This record gives sequence, C-alpha cells and structure tokens, in this order.
Amino acid sequence: MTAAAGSVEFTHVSFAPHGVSRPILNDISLTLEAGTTTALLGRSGSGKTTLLRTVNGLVLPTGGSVRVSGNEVVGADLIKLRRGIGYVIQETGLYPHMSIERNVALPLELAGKTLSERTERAHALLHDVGLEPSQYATRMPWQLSGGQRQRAGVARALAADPAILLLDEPFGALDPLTRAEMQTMLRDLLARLGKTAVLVTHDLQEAIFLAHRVIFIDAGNVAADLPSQDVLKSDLANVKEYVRAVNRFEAAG
Ligand SMILES: Nc1ncnc2c1ncn2[C@@H]1O[C@H](COP(=O)(O)OP(=O)(O)OP(=O)(O)O)[C@@H](O)[C@H]1O
Repeated sequence: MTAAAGSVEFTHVSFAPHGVSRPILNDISLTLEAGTTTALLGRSGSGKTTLLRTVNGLVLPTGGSVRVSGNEVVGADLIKLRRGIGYVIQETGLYPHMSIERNVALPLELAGKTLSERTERAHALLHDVGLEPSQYATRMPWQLSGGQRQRAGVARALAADPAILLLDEPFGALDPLTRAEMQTMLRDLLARLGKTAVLVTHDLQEAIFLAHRVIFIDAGNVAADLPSQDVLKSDLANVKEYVRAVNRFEAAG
C-alpha cells in the first residue's frame, strides 16, 4: 500500500547521541494522518522539538525510521524533502534585509518561479494570513510587530504549497490576545488548506484549540495520545497532572 502524500510515520524512533545519559527520544511509533493537525505537548526538555525535527531531517534518528509521504527521511535528498515541508519557528527566521513580500516569496525564488508569479502568490498568502499586501508587502521585517512578523513567517512556510507544516512554539513570544488571534487565523487556514500540521507547544489550550490529536511527550516517550476533545476528561494520571497545573488559578479562585 502506498502512503498518502502528507502522512508522517514514526517507527521505533530513537535519538540517543553519544555522551547523553538517557535517550532523548525512546522508541516512538506514531502515524500522523495526512490533512490532520497533531499537537506535541509536554514539559520543557521532554523531546518535542527533537521529534518534530526528525520530520524535516534537522535531526536524524539514531534508531528506527521516519517516513514522510511514504519516503524514508534518512538517506533522502534533504533539500527536496524540505521543499515539501513548511517550517515555522518562534524567531520567524525572516531575513532582515529583505522586504516582507520577498521573504514570503523566497521559496518560490529558489524554485525558479518568475517575479510576477512570485509576487502574485506572495500577495495572496499575505492576504490569507491577515497582512493586506497594499499595506505590508514592501515593508521590512523591523517595520512589523512581533505578531505581524509571525504572520509573515506562516505565509512563507506555505509559499511552496507544502503538504506538511511544522510549527515549533510559533506563538510563544506573543501576548495572550495576539496569540489568540493568531491561533484563530491558523486554525481557519489549516482547515481551508487541508495541510498535515505538527505543532509543538507547552500550551494545553492552544493544543486543544488547534489540533485534532494531542500527544503528550514525557522524557522522550509517548506518555498519552488522545483526540483533543478527550484531553480534559482523561483519567490518565500524567494528563490529569498537566490539566491540573493549567487550571490551578481557577481552582484557587
Ligand atoms: N543533538 C543533541 N545532543 C544532545 N542533547 C540534545 C540534542 N538535541 C537536544 N538535546 C537535549 O534533548 C532534550 C530535549 O530537547 P528538546 O528541544 O527536544 O525539548 P523540548 O521538549 O522541545 O523542550 P522545550 O519545550 O524547552 O523547547 C534537552 O535536554 C536537550 O538539551
């Protein structure tokens, strides 16, 4: 059977580089269905980012296999692989000396698209993420707020129309109101575009709001794997502990 474009399959994935006392990832097996959003949730240092980075080959597992759209990542042409995977990080990675439209269109420039194709696509994407091109396209990154830069980062990750979008704490540096606006924008966009998305977050509410499925990572292991609507009512001890920690202010009130 051939795997669907946009599926991600981890099979017995481990990451235990020399010199570390315990594996950072420990025998993780998961299948992420194409077109779904999965949140990786867990405390700092649990291995979420490391697992995410095995998808685009920034981390190569020391054991097991990762398959993207059915193709093994280890040994793949990583440049080609990454063309099909958008990547959004907290720091945005926008080039400071390039306008917003050029930053957004950069993956298309690398793919050899013409200037008019690039501009048309960049403007459509800027519109999609809530940055009106007439106002923002020619600005430089420093002329945008943190939230607006993050919107541009999402637009750039989508420029080459990848099947998969990896998001590593994309809204971690934003205030709660801007963060909520960004979450709504992203949820609408993901539902409309049907991408496979993998989101690393510490934020339980963000995970439940954005994802179909929430995977709790603890010390490099899958501690729980639940549909997002089941998280708050879960009886699993480690999930309850996470929910209790988030609810402590309400409990105290
Ligand atoms: N290449 C590496 N070599 C050795 N240790 C590493 C390597 N990569 C990550 N680590 C360690 O692995 C652990 C997990 O890191 P990771 O960034 O995946 O955690 P995380 O759950 O994403 O944390 P955070 O939420 O703080 O970003 C950390 O202790 C980190 O220092």
